[in-house]
Amino acid sequence: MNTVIKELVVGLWELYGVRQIYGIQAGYRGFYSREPVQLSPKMMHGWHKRGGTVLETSRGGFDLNKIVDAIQHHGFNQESWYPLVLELCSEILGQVYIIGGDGTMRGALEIFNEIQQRKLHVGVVGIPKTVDNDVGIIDRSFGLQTAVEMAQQAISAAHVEAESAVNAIGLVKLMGRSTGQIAFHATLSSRDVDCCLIPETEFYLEGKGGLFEFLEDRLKENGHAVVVVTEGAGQDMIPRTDAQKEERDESGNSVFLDVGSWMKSELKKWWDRDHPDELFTVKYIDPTHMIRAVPANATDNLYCTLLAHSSVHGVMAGYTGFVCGPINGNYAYIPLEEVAQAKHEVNTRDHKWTWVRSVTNQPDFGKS
Ligand SMILES: Nc1ncnc2c1ncn2[C@@H]1O[C@H](COP(=O)(O)OP(=O)(O)OP(=O)(O)O)[C@@H](O)[C@H]1O
Ligand SMILES: O=P(O)(O)OC[C@H]1O[C@](O)(CO)[C@@H](O)[C@@H]1O
Repeated sequence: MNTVIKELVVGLWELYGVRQIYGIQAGYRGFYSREPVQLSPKMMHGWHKRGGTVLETSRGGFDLNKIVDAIQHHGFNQESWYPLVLELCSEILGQVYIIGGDGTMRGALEIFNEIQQRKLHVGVVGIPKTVDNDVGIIDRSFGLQTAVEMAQQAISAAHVEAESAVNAIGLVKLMGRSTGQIAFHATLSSRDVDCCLIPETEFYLEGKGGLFEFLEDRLKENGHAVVVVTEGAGQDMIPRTDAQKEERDESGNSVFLDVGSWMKSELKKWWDRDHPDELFTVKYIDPTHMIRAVPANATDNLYCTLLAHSSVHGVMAGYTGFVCGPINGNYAYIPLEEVAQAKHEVNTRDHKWTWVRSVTNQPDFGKS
């Protein structure tokens, strides 16, 4: 995220002579609850080597009228700030670059439509960012590769721990609310995983073809096993109160229960029931936020730079209401409306998911 912001500023400053560039802090609420922060390449030195987001972020706080009023009030559509840009794109005088996941893109679409409704001279650009890689149409979101690299470290640690104990299961929970992209890629690349559980595939624990039967065989054969579970997987199997069913985060997303802790408990109950006198242990690793908090790796940093500069060139060329991203490796300007509606999930019926099942030999849990 920091690399994208830095490169947006560098591109605007160095390539187009723009000098009035501001950062909005704390997510959408920052438009109306915080003063914008003036940005320049000099003050952003080293941002691309920092994890998280220096401008802070938050969930919720989306008030369309307050946000667009702020854009008008702060003069993001004023003509006086862009003397050089005036000659380049007389139609689009102000610019708003909105960086975030699928929810952010839906918000960006609402902002774009309101700006069009008010006939403001403001270009709106969406830049997809989420480790979950759940933004549709584009090949991938930046951050995914970095998250997969970190996830591999957790999986490797789980494998070492499981190998080092008697009848041990290494259990790793990874990020991914609606899609198991991180777990999917980390499973294929780490090669230490015996079972990868993602939101896109149902699974069951007991009985023939279930997880327990599979793990029983693995423990007999190898003495250890590694299970990777995505935070959004198995949510419908975890008992919850009526209040928990209704709980939402500030953005309105349902709040998940901890599938990792639940699975650890279920594994222990299973073994105590079926093997009461045998040693057994579950080594549970939850690197959830760690895989998101690290600085972008080289691949993602390069991607961020290209995304940021392509976005600047697009809006300077007069485009608005678009998302910049690669489609089959070619950078494209995609209508915000298309991206805001599209989801990117693991297709469990295609060849790539078959690779996972061939690498792990895990059960198909009754779904091919
Ligand atoms: N349909 C929508 N219309 C307007 N604003 C939205 C919509 N959905 C989400 N938002 C706003 O977009 C912001 C980000 O949404 P959310 O918290 O769901 O994260 P996200 O962008 O999906 O990223 P992540 O992948 O990290 O969850 C929040 O401020 C939320 O209020
Ligand atoms: O720290 P927060 O705001 O709860 O975000 C966690 C969520 O954000 C994501 O990392 C997506 O960015 C999800 O995978 C995860 O559930």
